[in-house]
Amino acid sequence: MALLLGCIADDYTGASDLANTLTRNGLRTVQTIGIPDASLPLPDVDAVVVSLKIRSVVASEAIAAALAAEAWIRQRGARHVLYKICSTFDSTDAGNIGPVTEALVAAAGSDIALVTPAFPETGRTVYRGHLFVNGQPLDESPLKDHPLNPMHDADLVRVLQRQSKGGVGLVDLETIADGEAAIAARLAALAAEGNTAAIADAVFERDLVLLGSVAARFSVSTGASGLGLGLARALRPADRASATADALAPVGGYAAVIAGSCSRATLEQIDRAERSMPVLRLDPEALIDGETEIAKAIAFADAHVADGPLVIAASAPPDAVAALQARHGREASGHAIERATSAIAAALVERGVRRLVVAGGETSGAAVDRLGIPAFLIGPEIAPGVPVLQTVGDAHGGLIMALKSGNFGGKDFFEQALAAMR
Ligand SMILES: Nc1ncnc2c1ncn2[C@@H]1O[C@H](COP(=O)(O)OP(=O)(O)OP(=O)(O)O)[C@@H](O)[C@H]1O
Ligand SMILES: O=C(O)[C@@H](O)C(=O)CO
Repeated sequence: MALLLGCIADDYTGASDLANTLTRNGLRTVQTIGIPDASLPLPDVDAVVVSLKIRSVVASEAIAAALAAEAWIRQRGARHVLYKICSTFDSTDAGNIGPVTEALVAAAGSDIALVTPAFPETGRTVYRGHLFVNGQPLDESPLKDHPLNPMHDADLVRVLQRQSKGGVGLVDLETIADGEAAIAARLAALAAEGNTAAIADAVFERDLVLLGSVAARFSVSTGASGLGLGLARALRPADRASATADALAPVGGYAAVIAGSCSRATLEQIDRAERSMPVLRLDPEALIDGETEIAKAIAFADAHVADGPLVIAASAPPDAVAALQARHGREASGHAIERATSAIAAALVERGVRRLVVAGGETSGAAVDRLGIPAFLIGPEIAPGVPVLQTVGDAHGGLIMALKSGNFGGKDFFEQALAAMR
């Protein structure tokens, strides 16, 4: 069957967040890691989320990967492609939200894309083009200290303009309140003025429902799960007003959490987990230096994993992250730690871990690649934006995983996730 919606996600946790939203809003969805091999047995679905790892790579590489995914998706009949970005607009002046959006718009022969990272369920709202995270302007929120993409400007029209060749306009909340025809007219006017993107305000779910209906008439849009909700409502078959994810077959085995996110939410979750399970806090400097710290993590797992879930974390607070980056460079330290956390994830699976939570987008991407997982089925939601996942076609006999975006989940997220993963 032709796809009703094709999505390209700029990281793997964001992809599972979107796949969760699409599933809960009536589209049967599968998450693939990259463009799937033709031999991979995928279920019959309405939507595919192709997960890429292009949030923090050079723009030309991100564009090439996104265009390849777009071509694959269009061959499967999808008339609309959603480029899934982070609800906190993680990017730099070099990209990649602007360059990828413009490349997708051009590839589709379209003229403009509606862009909104709003996701009210997780506290992300956009008003007058300014992004608020749990009520705080983006540049005053914990995202100002993000290890890879520190966000210092809440005005998304300005942020996206710095990354774009064409103009960037605004569809404001008043226009959205006037309904679909007003939104469509505003987009047409912005396109006629030479804009290639339009940031759309959205504060409530109803705004995203209207935006989704209008966006679905175009070939490409860019946004977070909130826009996914709007598109799913617009595109789902009439008899599927709501849907719940399928229950996933239990896998048993040991359980563990690997954390590489340094977000405030993840740091609080690690603190909280200390009350109920063994937690190893790795020494980031030693992780960069070599194998000894990885061996320490594996010895820790050997000592505890048979007794119940455990947590292994590289995560550190902003001052410690800044100090490490000053010594080793931002990208070099991030990548070295991702290599280490993914090696630890692989060692845990070799030791019989079958239920694995990974916290952090880049951290999850590195771990999923290292484990060679080609795709995920979407299970029940653990917390907004985080579903239980079941691997498809991997060499480990099937794993149950959760890929937690750094900022998602309440303080007891790890306990909650492990209870939901059987
Ligand atoms: N102690 C540390 N010092 C410096 N960098 C670290 C440390 N621990 C982890 N990192 C790096 O910080 C980055 C965290 O990014 P990641 O995407 O995993 O988390 P996040 O940004 O909080 O999550 P998301 O992208 O889902 O919002 C990774 O590159 C990770 O390797
Ligand atoms: O949209 C979000 O906030 C998440 O899905 C994500 O992409 C964080 O990496």
